[in-house]
Amino acid sequence: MGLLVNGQWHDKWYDTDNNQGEFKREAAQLRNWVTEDGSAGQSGDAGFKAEKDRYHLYVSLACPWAHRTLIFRHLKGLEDYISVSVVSPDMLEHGWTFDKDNHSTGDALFDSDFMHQIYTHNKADYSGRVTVPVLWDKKTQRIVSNESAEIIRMFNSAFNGLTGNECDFYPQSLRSEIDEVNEFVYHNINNGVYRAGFATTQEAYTEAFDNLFAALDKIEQRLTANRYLVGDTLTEADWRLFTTLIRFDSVYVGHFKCNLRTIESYPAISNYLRELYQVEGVSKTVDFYHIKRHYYFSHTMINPTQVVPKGPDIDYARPHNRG
Ligand SMILES: N[C@@H](CCC(=O)N[C@@H](CS)C(=O)NCC(=O)O)C(=O)O
Repeated sequence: MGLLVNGQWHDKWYDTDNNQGEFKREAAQLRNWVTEDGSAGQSGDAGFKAEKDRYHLYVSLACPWAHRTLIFRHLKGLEDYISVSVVSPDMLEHGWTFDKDNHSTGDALFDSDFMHQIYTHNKADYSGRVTVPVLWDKKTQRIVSNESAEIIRMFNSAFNGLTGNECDFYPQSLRSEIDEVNEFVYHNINNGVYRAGFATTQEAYTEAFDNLFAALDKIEQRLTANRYLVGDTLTEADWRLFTTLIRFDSVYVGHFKCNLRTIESYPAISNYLRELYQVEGVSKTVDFYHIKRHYYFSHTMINPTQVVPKGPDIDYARPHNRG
C-alpha cells in the first residue's frame, strides 16, 4: 500500500496520526467524463466520446467502489463495448499489482506489473493514491476518471445510443432523493465501515461504529416500508449500497470490527440483499475469494498473521421475500 509522489512510488500506509486516529478518504483527482457526443461533462476536459472498444476499465474484484462499475457495465450491456483488467487481490508494498500467478488477469493494455504504472502513463509526475477503479481511454492514452460514482453515471447514459440499453438507474424525477440517500449511505455505511476498520483510536472507531449501526437501523426501516431505497424503483442508490452489504458479513464484521450485528440478522436488509444478488448476471460480479483474500491478507497492520477466515457460509442464492 502506498502512493505516488511526483511519479515515484512510496510504500506508505494511510496517515491517521494527523486526524485524531480517523481515516479520511482522499477525493479522486481524475474527473473527466465520457459523453454521448464527446462534449465536456460536469468536470474535466471534453474529447471523450462514447465509442465501442475505446475505453478500458481497471478493477479489483475485492473493492466495493470498483465493484459498482462492474455491475453497471453488466446491467447496461457494456461488456462488449468496454474491456476490463482485474488486479490481484493482494495490495502490499507495490500497491495493486497485475501478478498473473496471483489471480490477476494481467494488464491487457501495457502488460504492466503495477497499477501505479497506469497512473504514470497518464501523467509521468502524478502525485496521489493509486486507486481502482480507473477508466482508461485507449485513443488519447489518458485516464478518463478514477471516481466510481461518476463512472457509473457515465455507464448509465453515455453509451445508450450505441447499445440501445435505456435502463435508467438515475431517473431525472428521482435525482434529488437518490442524491440524498447516496450521501447518507456513503458517509455512514460505504465509507463508514472503512472509518471503523482503519480507525487507530478507540474514539474514532466508536464514532464510526455507532454511526454505521444507527444508519443500518434507518435503512432497515426504510426497506421495511419500501421495496428499494427510493420507493419501488431500483436505482443507483441500491447498487451503491449493495457492494458494501455483500462484503459485510464476510469481511467488515470481523476484519473491520463492525460486529454489533450481521446483515443476515436484519430481516428486510438481508432479503433485499439477496434480491439484488439474484438480479440476472450480478452474482458473476461477486468474487468472495478476492474479497476475503484482499482485506485479510493486505491489511497487515490489522491482521498481521494474514490468515484468511474460512467462513461465513451464507447462501445468497436462497429465496428472498421481496416483490
Ligand atoms: N473515490 C474512489 C475510491 C476508490 C478506492 O479508494 N479504492 C480503493 C480500493 S477498495 C483503493 O484502490 N485503495 C488504494 C489506496 O487508497 O491506496 C472511487 O469511489 O472510485
